[in-house]
Amino acid sequence: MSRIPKLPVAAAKENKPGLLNRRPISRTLVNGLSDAEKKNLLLQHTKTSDADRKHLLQNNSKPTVLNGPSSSITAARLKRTASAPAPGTAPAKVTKVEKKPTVAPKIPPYDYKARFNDLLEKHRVVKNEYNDLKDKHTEVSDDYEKIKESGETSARERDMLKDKLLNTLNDLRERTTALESIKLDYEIQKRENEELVHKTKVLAEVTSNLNKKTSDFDTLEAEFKEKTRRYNALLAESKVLKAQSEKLATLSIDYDKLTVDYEEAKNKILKYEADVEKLQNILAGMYQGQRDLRNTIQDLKGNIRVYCRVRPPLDSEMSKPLFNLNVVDACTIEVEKVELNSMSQSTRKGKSQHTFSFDGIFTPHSSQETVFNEVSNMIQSALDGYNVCIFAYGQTGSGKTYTMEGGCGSEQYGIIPRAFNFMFTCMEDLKRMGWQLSITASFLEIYNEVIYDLLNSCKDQSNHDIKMVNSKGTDLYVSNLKEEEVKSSHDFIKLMIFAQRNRQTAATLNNERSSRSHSVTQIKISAINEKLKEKYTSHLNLVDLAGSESGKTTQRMDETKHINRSLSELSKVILSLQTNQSHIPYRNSKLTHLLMPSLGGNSKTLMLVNVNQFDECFGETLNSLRFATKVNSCRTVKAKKNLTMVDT
Ligand SMILES: Nc1ncnc2c1ncn2[C@@H]1O[C@H](COP(=O)(O)OP(=O)(O)OP(=O)(O)O)[C@@H](O)[C@H]1O
Repeated sequence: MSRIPKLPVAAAKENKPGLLNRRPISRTLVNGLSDAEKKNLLLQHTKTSDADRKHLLQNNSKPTVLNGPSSSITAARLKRTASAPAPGTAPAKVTKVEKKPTVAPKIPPYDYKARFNDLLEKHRVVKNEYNDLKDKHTEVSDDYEKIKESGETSARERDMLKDKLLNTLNDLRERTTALESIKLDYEIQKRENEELVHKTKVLAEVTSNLNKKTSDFDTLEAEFKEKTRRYNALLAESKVLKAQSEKLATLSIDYDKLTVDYEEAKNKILKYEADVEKLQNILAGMYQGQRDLRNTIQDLKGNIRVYCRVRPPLDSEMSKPLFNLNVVDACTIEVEKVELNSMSQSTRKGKSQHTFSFDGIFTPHSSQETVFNEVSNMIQSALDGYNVCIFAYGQTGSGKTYTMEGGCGSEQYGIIPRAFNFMFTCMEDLKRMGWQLSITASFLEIYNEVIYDLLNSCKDQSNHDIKMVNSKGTDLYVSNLKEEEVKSSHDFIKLMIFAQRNRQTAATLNNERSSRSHSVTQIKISAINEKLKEKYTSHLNLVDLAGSESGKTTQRMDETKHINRSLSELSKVILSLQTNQSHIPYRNSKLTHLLMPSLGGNSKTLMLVNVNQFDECFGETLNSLRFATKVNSCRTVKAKKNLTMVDT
């Protein structure tokens, strides 16, 4: 009988891993492994189990006794099974035994010899098989030794691996513990972080609330300050009030007395007011009467009034010889010139003496105020609703412009600016009587029979024509002429200066033009009285005529022609009016046409003839005085007021 190694038992004795000796892998140990490590360990365990199982099968299935050919077949089969390589191990070296099936002839029982031979043969076969098996056993033993050796190596490696695994597991456990600790720390920190975030949010809310409250506090503080200020002010006021109330208490006694006095005074005032109204009505009646009286006197005096004004020599003219001029009385003037012999200047040739009578004489000493006082009745008439024309006539340099416009300073003011001061003063009285007045002014110049608007600085002014306001032809206007409303004397002075400048500019362009043109200041007065239901419009023309002397140069001749023509037409108109002609030639010159409403029957005219006393001007002075006498002799029909009733 061959010795069959019992590997599992030996392995068990040696405490080597095997089927019987295998301990289950520690659950705790496995739990510490990753999934991949667990899978690998299980595979290894399974493989080892399979190898053990085969080993056991190989050892336990081997028959201990072999009987006959069936036993040898079984042994051969076992041998084949044993020699088959275990999965995962190197295949064992297998010796193939070729066996031919033999059919043994049946030996009779009596044939002992044959039977002995057969047994011998069988013995030989078995012996051979035994030898084979013995060889095989040796081989298997060798293999076993080798396998045992490799098993031991494997066991050592496994132990090492086990140790390693244990170490790894320990390490893993430590790391897991550390990880758990880290996780715990992380959780704590996470929780702390969340708390921190929450606290930050809360802090932001608190900060926002704090800001709002700070702002509210600021507002409240400002309000508090303001209220404190007001309180202090009120406190001060209350102190004052307290003092005043104390005074008031004293005063209230006086007040009671005063109330009685007041009632008495009130009754008196009411009485006075009634008296004032009565007086105002009387005054209005008197004003009306005075107005009527004034105009009646003027009518009686005549509606063409002529005054003569003698200009004093200027400082620069003191050396000039003068003719004799005697003011006989307030209305008479006497001019006298001694004619000297041309051969001998010391002998007298003859005497030229002339006496002229006018409505008034203004001597060289008469002031601007004196002149205006005499003229102011005419301005008053214009305010009363009459058409009025005041013109200054005389040779160049005789003082026409000075009389009409005046010089610098209010004392030197001439008729035109004074007329405005006067009108605005009278307007106050008229307002009290219920009259509302509006005044417009325009300034024009007639030069060489062309009309120029002095309120318009434009050079081309050929578009001004004299036109009729209505079909009756009693009222005229100049087309495209600028009219400015005047609300005060100051307004008017500004306008007048503007017009004077425009006239001077034209005069500079055309030498001495101002002396050779007629300057007309047109004033329109519109008045309405709602109480009396009356209204009127009147015109006041203030004219500074061109110098009346004859010209000496060609240009002057041309101008003189126009001037003489217009002045002669003026003279003709006045003469026609004097002789009550049916046709008055107003339209023959721009000047007479323009002055038609002021010269005609329904108007008042005042002429100021200005003269020089210079010897050299004697002839021109005589001409002027003769012309003025002619005008003075005119007696126009009674002037009529332009009064109409207000449409209700
Ligand atoms: N009554 C007067 N008192 C003082 N100075 C006067 C008087 N009249 C005129 N003059 C002065 O005499 C000068 C000539 O007067 P003004 O220019 O008024 O004459 P005019 O007749 O208007 O001349 P022109 O026809 O050239 O306009 C001016 O310097 C003016 O100031």
